[in-house]
Amino acid sequence: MTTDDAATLDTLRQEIDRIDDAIHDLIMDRTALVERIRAAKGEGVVLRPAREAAILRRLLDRHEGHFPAASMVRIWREMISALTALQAPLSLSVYMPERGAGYLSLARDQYGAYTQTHTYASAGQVARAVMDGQVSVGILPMPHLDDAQSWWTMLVGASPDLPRIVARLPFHGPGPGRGDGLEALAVGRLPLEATGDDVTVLAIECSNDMSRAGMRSQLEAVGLAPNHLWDTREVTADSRIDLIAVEDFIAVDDPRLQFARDRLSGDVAYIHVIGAYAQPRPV
Ligand SMILES: O=C(O)C(=O)C[C@]1(C(=O)O)C=C[C@@H](O)C=C1
Repeated sequence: MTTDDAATLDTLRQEIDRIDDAIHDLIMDRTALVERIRAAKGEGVVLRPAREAAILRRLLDRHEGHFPAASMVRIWREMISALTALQAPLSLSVYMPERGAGYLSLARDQYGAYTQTHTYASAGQVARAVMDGQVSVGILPMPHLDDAQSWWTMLVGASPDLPRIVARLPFHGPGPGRGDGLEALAVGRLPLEATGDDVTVLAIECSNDMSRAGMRSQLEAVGLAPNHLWDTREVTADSRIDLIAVEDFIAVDDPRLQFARDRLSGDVAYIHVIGAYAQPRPV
């Protein structure tokens, strides 16, 4: 390295120090703003998955250059999680069927490396910890038709106190095995909010006489076109609950739900919204 190179390196590192100071100052400024947001919310709910998704989508849209977008999202996830925990206790229950299962990494990527986590071998225990208010958010496996048990049946009901599906992970970036495609659903006792690009999850108890194709066409007719049927559970010999994802935000008082209930009244016992999440932005 020549003396000129050394001088250049020194100048460039001073420039890095200046940038680091500016970033650090801005993080401290952001923290002060979040403290004001906390005061402005009063008794309102602290954790706002819809707002978080909107922040990340806006940043992803303006992102350019060589810094990896997935790393940028990780930095913001860490910051937002720390600033959530500053406003109210934040803790997680995480599904861990065996050591090394990727759900813990998905949880930490989304809710921060230092957030308190409790792991459970069964999905039912994870959901129960949220239901009982022991933790703020539960990280659960995607429902599959061949699951022996379905954690999501615990969410079925109209009570606003029931936990709801509030996010799908990873929001952005390769998952835990960094490419094995593992995904999870986050569940919390939170009000559902629209982001403008959402999926709503419906639980529909219907007669076993109703075919899946029949259910689909009836829902399509009222503007609730299902994009996916995740899981089906028998309730009695005559009835089952279908778990259906619709690519839209459907509030609990959305008139389409009442249209669907009226139209299907002979075959359907209930239709409940059991969650809504921002469409992830895969890498
Ligand atoms: O906007 C809010 O409501 C905040 O509390 C701020 C903030 C953030 O850090 O930007 C933190 C937590 C919420 O889940 C959403 C966003």
